[in-house]
Amino acid sequence: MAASSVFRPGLFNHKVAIVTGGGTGIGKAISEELLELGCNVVISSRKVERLEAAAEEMRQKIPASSPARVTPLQCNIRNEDEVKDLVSSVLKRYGRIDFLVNNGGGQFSSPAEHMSSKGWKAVIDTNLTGTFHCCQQVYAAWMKQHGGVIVNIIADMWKGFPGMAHTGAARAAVDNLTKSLAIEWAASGVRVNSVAPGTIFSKTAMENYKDLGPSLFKMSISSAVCFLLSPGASYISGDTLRVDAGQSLYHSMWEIPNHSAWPEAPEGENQEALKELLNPKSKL
Ligand SMILES: CCCCC/C=C/C(=O)SCCNC(=O)CCNC(=O)[C@H](O)C(C)(C)COP(=O)(O)OP(=O)(O)OC[C@H]1O[C@@H](n2cnc3c(N)ncnc32)[C@H](O)[C@@H]1OP(=O)(O)O
Ligand SMILES: NC(=O)C1=CN([C@@H]2O[C@H](COP(=O)(O)OP(=O)(O)OC[C@H]3O[C@@H](n4cnc5c(N)ncnc54)[C@H](OP(=O)(O)O)[C@@H]3O)[C@@H](O)[C@H]2O)C=CC1
Repeated sequence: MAASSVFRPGLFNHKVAIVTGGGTGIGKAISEELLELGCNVVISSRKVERLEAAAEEMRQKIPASSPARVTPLQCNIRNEDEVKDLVSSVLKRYGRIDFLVNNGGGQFSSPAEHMSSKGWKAVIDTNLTGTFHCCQQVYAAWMKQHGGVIVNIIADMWKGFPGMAHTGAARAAVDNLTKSLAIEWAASGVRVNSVAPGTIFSKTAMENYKDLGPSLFKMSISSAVCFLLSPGASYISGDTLRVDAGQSLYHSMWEIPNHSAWPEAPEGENQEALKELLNPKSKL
């Protein structure tokens, strides 16, 4: 495995992680970095063939001297029974669950006025309820007695998420869930944090970093996740780390178009002043 992690090799030797959505994109980058650090990783999602192919690709990169193993297990996080089965399979196979990374998720873009109730529910079920199922089952079956670390991947929804209102609402809810669980489960030695990535692909990133662009940004997220899972973050819980190069502070994809749907100004001198401001010629 090419050494790309900034962390000490062997940092997570003999630990066990579940990474939902671990076979593609950001989840795959997280899984690969965990494996590089010696962790046993269970990658899980709905499409089993794609998961198995990803696991095989990851196996090829694990050096023979490493204790790390990767296991693909199918699970739809929207289904509570499937999540229960996933957790019990992991415990049967590895005997422990140190880390849970809730990365599985997704949405479609649509103006809120056109979202069907079914579409809204599909996105809330995936991103909010799915994350809750995984946290709850892992806690009940292992972390309540033995402690552990949970990281939830959310999104840059701090200014709302126009065009994807369902996912904005679900991710904001996970940000809040992170705080509640961090407090409820602190006495069990469980830390819960979130990572909010900015947009991973961008034209500028591609221009600046050529072929490295997308993978570089995925790696920066996986390193942030590994940090939160590590003893270096042992005093951090209930927090959300933005990994977005400041994007959430300055960037907005949406503007409100010019319109005249303002509320009427109250009668009096302010209304006169407003009229003049909007139409300076009116006084002439
Ligand atoms: C602008 C940049 C910011 C980027 C920030 C975030 C980036 C990312 O998250 S990256 C990518 C993550 N991947 C995805 O989001 C793609 C996966 N998306 C999905 O799988 C679906 O959108 C899903 C989350 C709704 C899950 O779908 P599934 O469980 O497979 O359910 P269905 O496909 O049966 O759909 C149920 C229901 O949802 C509505 N719907 C689904 N897709 C669309 C669509 N493209 N447009 C409008 N509505 C959609 C629809 O009502 C579906 O029901 P039916 O009409 O009966 O099919
Ligand atoms: N890329 C970006 O710019 C950003 C991404 N994010 C979030 O980061 C996470 C990873 O995104 P990214 O890697 O880019 O996208 P991907 O589409 O590659 O990853 C989404 C993963 O989630 C899995 N998944 C989706 N629904 C379910 C489900 N019901 N049960 C189990 N697994 C599921 C998918 O696998 P399968 O289809 O096999 O189930 C897939 O592996 C997502 O939550 C995404 O919304 C947030 C902000 C920005």
